[in-house]
Amino acid sequence: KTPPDKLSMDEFLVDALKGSVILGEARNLACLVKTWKEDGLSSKAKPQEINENEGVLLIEKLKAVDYEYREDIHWTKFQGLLGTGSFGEVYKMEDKQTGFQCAAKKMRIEHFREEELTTCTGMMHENILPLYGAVKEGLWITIFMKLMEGGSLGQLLKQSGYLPEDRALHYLGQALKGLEYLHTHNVLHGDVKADNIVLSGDGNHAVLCDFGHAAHLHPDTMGNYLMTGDYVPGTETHLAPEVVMGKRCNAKADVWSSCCMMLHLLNGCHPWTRYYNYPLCLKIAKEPPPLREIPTSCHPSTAHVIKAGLEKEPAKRASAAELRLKANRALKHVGGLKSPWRSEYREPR
Ligand SMILES: CN1C=C[C@@](O)(C#Cc2ccnc(-n3nc(C(N)=O)c4cc(F)ccc43)c2)C1=O
Repeated sequence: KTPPDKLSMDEFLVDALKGSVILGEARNLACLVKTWKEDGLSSKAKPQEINENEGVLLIEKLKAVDYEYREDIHWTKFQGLLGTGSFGEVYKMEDKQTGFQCAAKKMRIEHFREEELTTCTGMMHENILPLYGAVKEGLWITIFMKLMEGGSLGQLLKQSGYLPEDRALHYLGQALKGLEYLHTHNVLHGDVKADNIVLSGDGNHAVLCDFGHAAHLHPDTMGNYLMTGDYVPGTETHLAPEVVMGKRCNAKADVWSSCCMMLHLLNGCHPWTRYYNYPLCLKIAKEPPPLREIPTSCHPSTAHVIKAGLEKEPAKRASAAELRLKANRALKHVGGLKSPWRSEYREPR
């Protein structure tokens, strides 16, 4: 055990945090989560850790009591799932002391990737889901986040069949704003899709969520990231060609996925699936981009957005910032956001 005077500040903080739940800052949480994977692997050996409770809460409305924050004692889940994220279930929860309600994603420690938290701690943007904290209780990790009453875009799509062009462009533009922010901070989201966009109560404000596939991009290697090690690929129909070919990839992989999501919003079905059977990886690598899936009814500017985001060559593909400008221009060309957010069901195309 390193003597305290030899620890770095972060290691010192983690040493102090172990075994407690405190109200703290994003960087405290980022340090602590790095120890959870090791605990997950080794805790089978140490039964006393089975009931250990530690973590960092980032807002005052979530109140630890005597350095503990335990399910059913200090907070409680509402019945029924809000949704399922990568390797976890998402519930509405309530703090028993303050009555504050938010969303909570609960998962086994074996499925926890530290990047889910290290990539979103400290992220503050109107199109990124705010993180409220995370605690470990035995072999379970619970991540707290802002509750979005409008549910997910994936759920809206299931209820609507497919979305009108103006609404699809509106959500694509907001997702691209969130991606632009993440990419500026050298973070790859890794699983951009309708299920990972959640909506405000009026359906007009969309935020990106689920950092379970996220990765830190290292600017020195031109931000190119090798999807290896514990990387878990995102949704197959939305994977970029460079990802399915196991090449080094960068933020442009999220841009490709955002346009696969756009096709899903406009058609009501995932790209590739109407023309090919699984596994799709070989088709995504070999075939031209799925531009034939752009509805013929779309405005030329909308088709231009999707073409710019579905360039197979990452270097030729538009960046999130460039594509956002194109999406906003296309939204103007189709007359702006006019369609209501919930409307009669449209049979998928
Ligand atoms: C900041 N942060 C922390 C954890 C995180 O990686 C996640 C997630 C995730 C995954 C899938 N689904 C939802 N999800 N969240 C809500 C909500 N907040 O209200 C929600 C509501 C639904 F109706 C369906 C799924 C939902 C949230 C992340 O991004």
